[in-house]
Amino acid sequence: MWHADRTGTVVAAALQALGALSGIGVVLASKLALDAVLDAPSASSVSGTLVLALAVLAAVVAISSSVGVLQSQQQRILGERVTQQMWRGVLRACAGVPLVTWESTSFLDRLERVRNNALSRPASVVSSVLGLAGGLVGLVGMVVALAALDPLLVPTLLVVAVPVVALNRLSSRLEFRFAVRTNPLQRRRLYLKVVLISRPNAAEVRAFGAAPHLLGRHGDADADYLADLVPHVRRRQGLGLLSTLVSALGLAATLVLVVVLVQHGRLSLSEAGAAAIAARLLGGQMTTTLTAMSTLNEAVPFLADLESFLDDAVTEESLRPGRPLDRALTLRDVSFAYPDHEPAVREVSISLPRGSVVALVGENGSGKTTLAKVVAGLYAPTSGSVSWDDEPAAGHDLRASVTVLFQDFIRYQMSARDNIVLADTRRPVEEEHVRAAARSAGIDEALAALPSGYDTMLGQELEAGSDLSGGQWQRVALARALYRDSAVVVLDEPTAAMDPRAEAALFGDVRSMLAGRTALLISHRFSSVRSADYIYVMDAGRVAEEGTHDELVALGGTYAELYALQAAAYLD
Ligand SMILES: Nc1ncnc2c1ncn2[C@@H]1O[C@H](COP(=O)(O)OP(=O)(O)OP(=O)(O)O)[C@@H](O)[C@H]1O
Repeated sequence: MWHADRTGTVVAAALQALGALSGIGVVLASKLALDAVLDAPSASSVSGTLVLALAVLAAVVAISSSVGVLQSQQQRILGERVTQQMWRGVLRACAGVPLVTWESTSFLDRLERVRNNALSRPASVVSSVLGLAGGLVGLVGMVVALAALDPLLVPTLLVVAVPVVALNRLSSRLEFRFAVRTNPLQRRRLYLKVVLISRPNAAEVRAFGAAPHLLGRHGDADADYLADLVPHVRRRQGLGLLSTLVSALGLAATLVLVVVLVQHGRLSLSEAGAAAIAARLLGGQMTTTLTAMSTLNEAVPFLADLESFLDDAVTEESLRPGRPLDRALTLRDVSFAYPDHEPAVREVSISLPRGSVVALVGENGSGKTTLAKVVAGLYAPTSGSVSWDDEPAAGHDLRASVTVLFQDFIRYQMSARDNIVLADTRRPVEEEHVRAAARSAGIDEALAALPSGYDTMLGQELEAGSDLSGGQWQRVALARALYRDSAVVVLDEPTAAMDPRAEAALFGDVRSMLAGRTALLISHRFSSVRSADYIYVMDAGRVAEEGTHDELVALGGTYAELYALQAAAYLD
């Protein structure tokens, strides 16, 4: 809170203290007014003291009410600043964690918990911290005022506070356990919501008429959640009622004590009146303090969760400059396993000599994309080594020097230019570089012809922009990959969405498109693959065959079989 907004914190704290102190003012002014009434010689006479006491009373009540109004708005700004700061931390952590962390369900569970709970807490924590500070000031002031009237009045109220605090703590712990327990269910509900409300899914959901089934599953998840929520809420309601009952008993006991003290002549009538008002106000301060404490108690495990999430999400150092490749990028006996899974890549050795186009083929699930992510430094091998010009290459070096075009690339809802330059935001944007990349990817003319040229917003999700076809989006993604001037480029199904003419144009002249870069090409299209300098055939995570197209066809193995199948399909 202090880091997010210092001035705001001071102003909010000052308002809180003012509010609490005005409560004490109310007690003192009430006593003055009662004294003036009780001391008056006759019921009809109005003394100057009474007028003064009433004026002070009106002023402190006015101050206390105005403080409330100012406080709630002030806390909104402070709450927003604190929430923004928390979000910045989470976004940075998410952007910085290694890719493999995203494959772990426990990370996704924690992220969901942080997103759902921890991030909504800071705003309430802000008001609770301030409420607690103000409440404590008021509480101490009120206890002092009561002790001044008669010290016997204090212990009753303080004894009551012990069980009330304990009940609040118990209630808060129940809340954290509930959140941890229902986390997987929350993720399932969110997933189904996203499937049903996101634009890219709208067409397929309609085409299969899947909406009723998906709505049903979402409804089931909702029902499961409610089935857990209702008894949880009942338990918390019970604890809340018990705590209120104990507080009310405390107040009642204090009031009885006031009467007894008056009967024994220890308190005058005006003191008794002031004590009754103080006890009532003290009750209010206790409620404020306890509510603030219970919100804080409730927030503590969530915030600890957030903190450990931020600490554990070791962020990586910023991107380094890429290195040129002089000889080759080589993988030796590389294996990789996703967390809690059998290896997806097993003892693979491949080499990408400088300036070559090397292809990776194989059936679905044979490990091509996983291997490509190892080559790009996105996954660290579980065993084996990756070397760059015969020197061991660390993940961050590979990420700086290898560019990947994924099959499921991102369609950024940004301008056409931003969609391309995002690949390398460190270098100043030069129109010629942008257009050269777009030309190589065969999309320059189409982008230039958009209503505002390269400044045209692509996609329709954020504003009414110009949407592109699947193949055009893929070319924009290819332009992005080419804009980043790295020595090695991995192209994972780069032409999957392109028409035959576009694909032929791209692969007819693939070497001029690559402009000297070394390329690892993943494709199921043998028409594209056959022109590669060298081909690796993967099967169940291993390299099963390797060689040039002609060598592999002559070998008569898996490659020859798959090639013959595809060729036959065209000839039939
Ligand atoms: N995130 C993941 N977590 C666990 N296992 C995964 C994950 N991604 C892929 N796998 C498994 O790893 C294996 C290799 O997958 P990979 O995506 O590398 O195959 P691929 O050859 O690229 O397939 P395709 O041709 O279908 O793109 C598969 O068995 C797959 O089930």
